Amino acid sequence: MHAKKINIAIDGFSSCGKSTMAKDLARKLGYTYIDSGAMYRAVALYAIRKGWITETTMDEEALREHVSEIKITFAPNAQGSQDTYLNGENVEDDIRTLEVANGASRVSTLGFVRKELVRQQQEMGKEKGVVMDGRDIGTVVLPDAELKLFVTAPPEIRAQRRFDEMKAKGINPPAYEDILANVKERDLRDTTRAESPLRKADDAIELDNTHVDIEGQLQWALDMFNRITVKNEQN
Ligand SMILES: Nc1ncnc2c1ncn2[C@@H]1O[C@H](COP(=O)(O)OP(=O)(O)O)[C@@H](O)[C@H]1O
Ligand SMILES: Nc1ccn([C@@H]2O[C@H](COP(=O)(O)OP(=O)(O)O)[C@@H](O)[C@H]2O)c(=O)n1
Repeated sequence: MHAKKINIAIDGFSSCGKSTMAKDLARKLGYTYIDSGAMYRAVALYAIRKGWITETTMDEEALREHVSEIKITFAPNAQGSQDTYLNGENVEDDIRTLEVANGASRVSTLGFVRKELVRQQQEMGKEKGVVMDGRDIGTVVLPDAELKLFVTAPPEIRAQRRFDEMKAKGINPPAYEDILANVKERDLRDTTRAESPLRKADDAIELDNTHVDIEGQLQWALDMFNRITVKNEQN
């Protein structure tokens, strides 16, 4: 086991497999996994429940006034991964709907929401030994992360994976076309927004996992980790 712990940033497009890679890598290395997307989803869920977000409106001022009341935590679950908690309530299932995903994509364009969540994420990364996935981890949240990975695949592949995931969970999935539209809409908003747009960090290593399975992408990530830690130990 490598002595000195590092931080690992994994960014990428919606539903490309970055959380799966991050969770598997964290488990293999004995690192802490942080799902930054779940934090934006939890903020969106809070706002939706308050009626501050509807299909067409978003009450930014109400959200700005109350964002500091939103406490997001993670805790291990019986499946060996972790659940997301919003002010102490387990909201892991509630935050995985398309409505919340859309809400997250909208609230994530607000500077004051990003500022608050990035502050919490940076706090979580301070002690190192973290694998964090999202959109701006390698560029904004953990710019000094020793290892930065960037995962991508065509939107059709990613939508199919999300569709299959919902079916496997026993959730009656939305139509594939609706998931594809949601993926494309969020990718467009994520890459064109003014605040911390989704982009590959200059020092990130990219993987197109269209034809790489879950085991193969974990092996790739471990190879990248071993390469960087051997190099660091030689310095
Ligand atoms: N390399 C892969 N090949 C095929 N399916 C994958 C791969 N990585 C993840 N998946 C599956 O795709 C779905 C979305 O993965 P997830 O890790 O949640 O993506 P993201 O975190 O990027 O939104 C999950 O059902 C997951 O099991
Ligand atoms: N670090 C992050 C993570 C997510 N997000 C936003 O939050 C939304 C949900 O993130 P997610 O990672 O849970 O989404 P998926 O990739 O799982 O579909 C994304 O569509 C982004 O708009 C962000 O802006 N910054």
